[in-house]
Amino acid sequence: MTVPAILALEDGSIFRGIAIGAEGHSVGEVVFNTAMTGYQEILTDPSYARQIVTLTYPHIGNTGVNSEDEEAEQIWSAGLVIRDLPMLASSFRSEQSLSDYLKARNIIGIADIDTRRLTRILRDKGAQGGCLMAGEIDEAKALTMAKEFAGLKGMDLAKEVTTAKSYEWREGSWALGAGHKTFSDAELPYHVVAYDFGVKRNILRMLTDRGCRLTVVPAQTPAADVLAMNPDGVFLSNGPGDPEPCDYAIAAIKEILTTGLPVFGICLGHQLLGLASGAKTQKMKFGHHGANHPVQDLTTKVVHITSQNHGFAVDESSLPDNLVVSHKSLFDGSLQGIRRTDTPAFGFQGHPEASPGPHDIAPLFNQFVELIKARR
Ligand SMILES: NC(=O)CC[C@H](N)C(=O)O
Repeated sequence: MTVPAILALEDGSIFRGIAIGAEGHSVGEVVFNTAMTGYQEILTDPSYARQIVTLTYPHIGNTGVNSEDEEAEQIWSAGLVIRDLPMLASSFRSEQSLSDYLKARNIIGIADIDTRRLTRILRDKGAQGGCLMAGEIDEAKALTMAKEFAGLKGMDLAKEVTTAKSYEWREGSWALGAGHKTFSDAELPYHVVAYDFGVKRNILRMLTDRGCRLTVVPAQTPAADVLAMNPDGVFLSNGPGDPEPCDYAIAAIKEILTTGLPVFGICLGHQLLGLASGAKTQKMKFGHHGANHPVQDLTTKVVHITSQNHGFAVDESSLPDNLVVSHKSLFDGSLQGIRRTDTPAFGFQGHPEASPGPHDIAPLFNQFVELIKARR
């Protein structure tokens, strides 16, 4: 028996399909992601908090889900929109079907809608407020809720998704069939404090693989507490929402930058580094969400295939003299990387941990470690 579901948009559109997850309703900003797979990483990426994600690739769920690919402890995305859920999930790593996974975690999903039409709306009109409803349907109510969604501009979500308490992280990447490797402190020469604004686990693993002993701290940790830990470097994580209202983080980063400690920011962390350096950020029309975005390193001219997930960006015209552009998107020329000229700090807008290239842009993590070594 199929359960009905709808997606209502603030522009008045209604898409009718079937429920593939929980029943109820959910409101958020509707965005499209063009990745062919990686749906489990997308769903659990805290940067997708308050966002309903539609995947443009038509068959989603083919490989089921497993306990190794979670980027966080829970699903943060506000819902999933797909064209077609295959009847069979098949992979040697599959532990559960996508549909059972969504139901078990009380996340609403919809399938059997025209995701091409939806994507054209999002591309032409920009990301839309939306409401997913499954089970008992009230279209008028769904439309009202979609229209009433305030939008992500001005919304500080980092403090909502961050860890409540600091913790230590020693887990590296996984080796096929061997699980994740746990390192001993003796194997990890550099102490890095990682600000958790909504951090993805694979970022922590890739830093650990490169010799970083991590202390992950809550988003609102003051700079003084971080500096008291005497770290060799500070990492600023990705995260959801608008970077601009995160004034506590901007103030802390500003203070940390004055010490000359190596600082590396990814996505929201990159945007916060920009703000702390005096640049401005802006909301994009529909953002970048996908796994095949070409980004050029302006120094080497090398083009990297990158994973992207952002709806805000650092405004290039606002960069102060001590901040230079290091990377640019070859899709739309937008700013993708910044580097401070007066202190060892840099940021990258894409997601080097998401491995679409698959390892194209991973050397950014090495670059951070090189800065740590140089300072020592
Ligand atoms: N992945 C991220 O860190 C996203 C950053 C920010 N929330 C944006 O949408 O631009």
